[in-house]
Amino acid sequence: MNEIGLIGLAVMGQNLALNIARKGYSVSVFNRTSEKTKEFLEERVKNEKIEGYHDIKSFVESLKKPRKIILMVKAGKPVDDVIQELLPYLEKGDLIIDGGNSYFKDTSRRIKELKEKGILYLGMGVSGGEAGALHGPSLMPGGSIEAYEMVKDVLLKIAAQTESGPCCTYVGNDSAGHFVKMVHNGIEYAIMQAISEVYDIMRKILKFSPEEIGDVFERWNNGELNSFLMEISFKIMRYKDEETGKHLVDLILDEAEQKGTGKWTSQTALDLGIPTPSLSLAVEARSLSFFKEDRVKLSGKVKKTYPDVKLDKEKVIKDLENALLFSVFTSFSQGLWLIHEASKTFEYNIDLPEVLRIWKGGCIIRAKILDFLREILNENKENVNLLDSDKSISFLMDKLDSIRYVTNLAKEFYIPTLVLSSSLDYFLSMVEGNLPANLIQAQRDFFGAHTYRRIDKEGIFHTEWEPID
Ligand SMILES: NC(=O)C1=CN([C@@H]2O[C@H](COP(=O)(O)OP(=O)(O)OC[C@H]3O[C@@H](n4cnc5c(N)ncnc54)[C@H](OP(=O)(O)O)[C@@H]3O)[C@@H](O)[C@H]2O)C=CC1
Ligand SMILES: O=C(CO)[C@H](O)[C@H](O)COP(=O)(O)O
Repeated sequence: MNEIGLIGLAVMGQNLALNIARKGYSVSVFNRTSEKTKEFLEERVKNEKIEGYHDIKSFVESLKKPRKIILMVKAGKPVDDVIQELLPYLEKGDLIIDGGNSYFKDTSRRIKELKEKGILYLGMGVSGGEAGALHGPSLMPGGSIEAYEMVKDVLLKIAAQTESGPCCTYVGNDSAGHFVKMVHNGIEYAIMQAISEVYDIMRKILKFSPEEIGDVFERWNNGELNSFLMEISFKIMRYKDEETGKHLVDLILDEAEQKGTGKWTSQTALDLGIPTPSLSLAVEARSLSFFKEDRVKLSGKVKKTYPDVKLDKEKVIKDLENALLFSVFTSFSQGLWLIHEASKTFEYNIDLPEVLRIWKGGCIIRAKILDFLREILNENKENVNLLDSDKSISFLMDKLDSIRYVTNLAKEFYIPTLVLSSSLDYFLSMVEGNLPANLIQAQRDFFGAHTYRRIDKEGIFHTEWEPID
């Protein structure tokens, strides 16, 4: 009898199964396409106690009761399909853990449906890609605490380990785990886009080669910007295509794909009324990139006259580093604010500093700055977007001139900077006591009698701006 079951042997499932087995647990695995199970056992399993099964019934029967089954299958309908296949063989008290990038509302529904059948369910965000899954991911489990207790020991052991503890915690009730993973991905999109914008400025304005950009990224990675995304970016810059000998990054088509988590983050932020412009514009940037044919056609129609300026390259690089730090900080600020609001609305009961702690290792958005963000939040847990602190303001004000300069420079060279600019605008909006929303209210009242409030007296007002007859 094996201790853990795992279904779905693609990139994540294979590596997670190996990770679990290497921590001393016996694992049963199953994959819809049997051939993959065979290949996995033959090619990757060495001394680990992993057994493959080719039908669901014998897979379930191979597990100790109460059964603990991790799903690492494609998000969406496949998760429901697998649950339906499992149900005839499960018993009350068994536990299913969905480790995929499931939409949090699907997870809430599944928790409810399975609870009625006596089956426990955890929605667990997993971050770290294939290397993380193998060597220690960041795990974000949510659902009932009773379900978490059943697998807590395993999860704490397989998660990435840092000086602040294992990168796994009980995130909260219901779909809290998948909600936090969704926002993690929203932040991931924003940071990836901000790095790409900085790269664009270096290659198009400073005329740096990928090799030179790699050197700058590596230098940054040794400082405040130290992070997984910075590290992979400098490695990408140096990577040569075996076939052509050219830098591979220059040969990759500039159409960024997306599987949905970033879009869901923005949609949810709009639903909850929390401003996340940098996260949303990162999604927009990916969508814009997809119109390659139109972009190429239109680029031939626009005459671009570039300014004749002599730039101090070292200064520009420093400004770019500051701009990126500014954008990373504000992206986390927006994401945390959204998690806080969701925690209130959906009664998740999420501990934000704990979320920052479990993002410190294993995951795609792990970064040195997380310690600083956690310090700010620990000083005042009500400061959910991190902005209401002298430390934050001084950190951002230090970099304000840089991000202003960089975004202006980019515009002079016709370079879009959706995330960098929106990070700046987010901050400027948040520190502006007098926005032009008064005019919007007046316009709404003018055309739709929507009413407005005044600054000089209490109440709700409507004005007949002009006669309508
Ligand atoms: N790749 C990554 O970096 C990360 C992925 N994730 C998430 O983890 C999950 C697994 O990701 P990944 O390993 O990339 O694999 P994929 O998302 O590509 O999913 C492939 C797996 O899903 C199975 N599958 C697809 N449809 C069905 C179905 N209808 N019934 C049963 N099984 C089905 C496939 O089986 P078959 O072989 O038969 O096709 C295969 O095992 C996803 O939710 C993903 O979003 C999370 C973090 C990082
Ligand atoms: O969850 C992940 C990383 O954290 C997955 O790699 C996910 O697929 C990334 O999202 P997208 O494919 O939309 O870029």
